[in-house]
Amino acid sequence: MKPEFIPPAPIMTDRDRPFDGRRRVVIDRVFPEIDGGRFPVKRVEGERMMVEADIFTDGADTIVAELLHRRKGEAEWSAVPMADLGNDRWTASFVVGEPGMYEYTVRAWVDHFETWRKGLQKKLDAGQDVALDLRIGATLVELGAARAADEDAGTLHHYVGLLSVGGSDAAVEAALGEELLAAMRRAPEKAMASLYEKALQLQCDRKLAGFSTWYEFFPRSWSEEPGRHGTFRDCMRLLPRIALMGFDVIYLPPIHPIGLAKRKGKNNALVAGPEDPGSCWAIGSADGGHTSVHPELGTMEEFEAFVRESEMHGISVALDIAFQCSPDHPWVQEHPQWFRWRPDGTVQFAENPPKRYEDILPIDFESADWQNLWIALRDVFLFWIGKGVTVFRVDNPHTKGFAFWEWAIGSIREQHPEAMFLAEAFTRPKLMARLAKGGYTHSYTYFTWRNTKHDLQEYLTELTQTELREYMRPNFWPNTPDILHEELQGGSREKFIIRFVLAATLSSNYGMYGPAYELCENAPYPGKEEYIDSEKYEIRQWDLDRPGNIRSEIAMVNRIRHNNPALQQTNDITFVKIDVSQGQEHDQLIGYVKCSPDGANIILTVVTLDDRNTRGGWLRFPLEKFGLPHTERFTVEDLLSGRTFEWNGEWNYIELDPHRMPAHIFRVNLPS
Ligand SMILES: O=P(O)(O)O[C@H]1O[C@H](CO)[C@@H](O[C@H]2O[C@H](CO)[C@@H](O)[C@H](O)[C@H]2O)[C@H](O)[C@H]1O
Repeated sequence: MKPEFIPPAPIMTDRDRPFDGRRRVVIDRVFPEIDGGRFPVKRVEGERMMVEADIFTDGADTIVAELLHRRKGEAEWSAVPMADLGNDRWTASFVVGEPGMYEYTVRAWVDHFETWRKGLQKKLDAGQDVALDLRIGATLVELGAARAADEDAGTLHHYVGLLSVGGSDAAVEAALGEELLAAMRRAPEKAMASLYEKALQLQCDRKLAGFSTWYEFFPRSWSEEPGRHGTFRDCMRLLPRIALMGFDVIYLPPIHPIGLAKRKGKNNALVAGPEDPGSCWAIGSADGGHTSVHPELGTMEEFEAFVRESEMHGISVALDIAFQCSPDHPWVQEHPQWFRWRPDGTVQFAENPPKRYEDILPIDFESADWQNLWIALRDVFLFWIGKGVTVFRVDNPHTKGFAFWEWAIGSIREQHPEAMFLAEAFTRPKLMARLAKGGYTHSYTYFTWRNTKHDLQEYLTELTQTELREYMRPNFWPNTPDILHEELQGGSREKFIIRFVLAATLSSNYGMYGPAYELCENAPYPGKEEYIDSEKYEIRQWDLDRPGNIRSEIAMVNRIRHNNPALQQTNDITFVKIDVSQGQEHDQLIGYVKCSPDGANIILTVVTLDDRNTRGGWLRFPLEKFGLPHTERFTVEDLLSGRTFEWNGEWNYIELDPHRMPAHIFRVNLPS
């Protein structure tokens, strides 16, 4: 079988039907629609999908519009009546079902009966003669009877008789009665309905895609005997601890055999010592490639047992899939055509400029054998899905073909709509966006580098208030094994809590490189944004109970996230005004309100960006957002300290001492 890349085609549209000039309704500016319908919007199961469109016709005829939706592949549409918002803008919504692909579009038509009925009422109000109008109405009802089901057909024929008589009071009463209207609505005249010119697509992901809490660690470091390589069995003992802290995804860096050729040593040294385990991203050795496990971690059966044990703790295991090869990878011998050979018989090592990955060979996505290559790569995911893994973090996807990802993710999700893919693409915005459009469930972001109040507000506004919100799900990470941001280099415990609280409350999906973050590891490799003595190149021993750890703070905030639906979504966020004094914006205190979709849960988070000094300011709570007067009295309960405050009107004083707790997470109790 060869992969054939067929871009998704519109299925049922006015473009595909013979032109009929009697279809008079115009359907325009349907929202959401990504790139003219080329890419799907994303929602999670159980989420409400709102759709809007401009819908109008010439003249003043009455229009009926409906939103159509169905699971991809189904023959029948479900229809939801659309409501007129005014100014010819219409809306409707539906709740998305199980994970998979869906389609939606809009249909609308002129309702001649309702147009006639309204006209009749107006003429009666103006005292005009309506005898002829009633006979016209009889004709419309007769047409309705021909369309109607048996039971309604009888009723409608009865009305035809009443209306045909002309201008009696009984005929007028019958014409305007609810029974006739209801029966006519059950027999709509859709023959000349306009269909929006495209069937748009919706990718529905499992609930975990909307709200998830990730913990990354290197299995190599978890043996109980110093110096011995950690195994999957060793890692089992971490599970209760990680679950208790409130994480539901464990992300493991690559678990495959590690090459010997060009193996890296401690601190990214180009030559490894005899005991150095090498970078786990240097995939492949005589022990196998992307579908094998590194023998020092254990057997495949032990890995599967680890996945099962994790599930028992409510945790999904995410695997790192990095499409690159150590020179020792079996594919280098078996499929040399998948690599770009230079005249001297070598392959240029991989790079993500300015980073150099001297121990790996990139795969050539322009290989003449690209179809077999695509299948082999796609099958790596399918292999691990067969082992119980459905969540993947994909390494540097922006250095592989976009068409490949769209095809591979689409093809995997056809069989496994529960599969999730996190794009590790710290790259240019348009490339990140394109990966998300192509099916990636989650995207790493620039959060790590957004540190000031202004930058955070601007970035969140871009992610949540532009079209990006429709297809790109941010996943916020304050650190990764590759990134110890300069804010955290030598950073205080308070600073670590600040960045963590921001990640966990700004985004419903967040993660951390766990052991290093819990322990506030802050020592960089000199002159780099990297950790010194990184686990990427060596086995570490972690004492997770070390004084100064922030485990209890992490557990508390995760518990708050778990108990408050407002924090389980990202896009409904409103930044609040905080002033030092009247009219002077505070640059160290940042605050934002989030609401649950049903509006019942309101969370106001306030974080100080100053990890040293106590900061106070006047916060304006946006009561108008909730339809309340600016003088309203209400209470806020700080879920971190347990204290409740009475607030009197929209402006209230707040103060944060970072040494006690650099944040408030208030549950806001407004009068109903
Ligand atoms: O390029 P990124 O900064 O996005 O980092 C990701 O990909 C890197 C290449 O896979 C990976 O780098 C690590 O593995 C390399 C291959 O073994 C090695 O040469 C690098 O020194 C090492 O940092 C990085 O960890 C990953 O997150």
